[in-house]
Amino acid sequence: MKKVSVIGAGSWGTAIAFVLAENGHDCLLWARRSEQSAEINQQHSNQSYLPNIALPGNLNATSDLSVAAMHGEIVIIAVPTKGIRGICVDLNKMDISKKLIVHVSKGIEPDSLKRISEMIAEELPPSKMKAIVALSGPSHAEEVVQRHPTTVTAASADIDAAEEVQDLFMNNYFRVYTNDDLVGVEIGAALKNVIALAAGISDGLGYGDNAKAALITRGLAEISRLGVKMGANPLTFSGLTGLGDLIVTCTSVHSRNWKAGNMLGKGNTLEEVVSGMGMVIEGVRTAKAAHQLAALYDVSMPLTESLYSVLFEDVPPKEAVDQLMSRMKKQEVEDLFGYK
Ligand SMILES: NC(=O)C1=CN([C@@H]2O[C@H](COP(=O)(O)OP(=O)(O)OC[C@H]3O[C@@H](n4cnc5c(N)ncnc54)[C@H](OP(=O)(O)O)[C@@H]3O)[C@@H](O)[C@H]2O)C=CC1
Ligand SMILES: O=C(CO)COP(=O)(O)O
Repeated sequence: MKKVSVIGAGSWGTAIAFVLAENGHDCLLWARRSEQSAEINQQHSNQSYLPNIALPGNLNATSDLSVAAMHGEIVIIAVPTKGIRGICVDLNKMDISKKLIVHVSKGIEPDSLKRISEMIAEELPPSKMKAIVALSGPSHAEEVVQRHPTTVTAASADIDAAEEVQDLFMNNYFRVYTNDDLVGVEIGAALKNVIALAAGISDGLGYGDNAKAALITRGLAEISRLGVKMGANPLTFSGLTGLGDLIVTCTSVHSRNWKAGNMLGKGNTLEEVVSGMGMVIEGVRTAKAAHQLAALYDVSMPLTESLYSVLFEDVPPKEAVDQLMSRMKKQEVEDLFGYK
């Protein structure tokens, strides 16, 4: 039994804490609103994020970040990408040392173009943390709390730390693999959200399975193209955190990024979509970062660029699709492995 803190009581933080508590760990969940921590402690529920789900009786919550930070030998950060730095700045003010930091977020910071683990490493000195692990893969909170079989990957440059996280979570419905390719895992996780927005738009426009399959496969091609230039292992992109997460997020009724894209495809404005969702749509902010990364690394990312033009340059979705389909002809398979 380990002492674990989960920072962030949205859909995913709560689902992660659910698994840990069911595994018998002493898990403390931090919610930034005290009424939410009270609901978790007294009613064993989190109706705003996971309605009608009974949380384990041994799962406790607090709205005091310092109490949460001190509690766990392992601290899991589960807030949207835009909240990562703020949480780390606050954690750094606390009297903690050598915690194993795990993050479960999926995004890239615009302008700085930092991955999540890079942001954490910039804000938390080595005295406060012993290693960083990213836990990622095709995993909707709504299915995890129904104990539906789910597979994810614990990624870290420190493979012992990744294995510690693997052991923490493994049970008969939550299976964890390890990978030492932190760059590939974090890039796949972040950029699948951009493609999910495009998949939602495609469905919203009334296009079918052919278009969806094209978005997933050509999306994977451009994510891999960028990731490899950034130093990732190309094989990571055919794994759970690449292809696996693309499939789940582009096809699931639970996907927030897909839902947001679907509303855009049906004619809603970005403002309407963002204000109506009530949960984070990571792909919108990451689309900006991906657009900047494509320029920085001089990588062709036509789907990402097309989505960017719809989100931020007022290009109508139908026109963006027409532009994509009429690009110059090209060969399908690329040499990412150095074969030729
Ligand atoms: N939902 C899922 O199935 C999965 C999500 N993820 C990733 O996990 C991360 C979190 O997503 P998810 O839980 O779904 O998001 P939600 O929108 O469901 O919840 C976000 C949580 O973070 C809190 N929060 C929001 N902004 C900040 C901030 N600036 N500082 C501190 N806390 C903040 C919210 O508090 P409040 O309620 O007070 O607003 C809420 O508790 C995302 O990166 C997402 O991509 C990964 C895998 C699966
Ligand atoms: O990353 C996720 C599932 O793996 C959750 O994001 P979406 O809700 O956009 O699919």
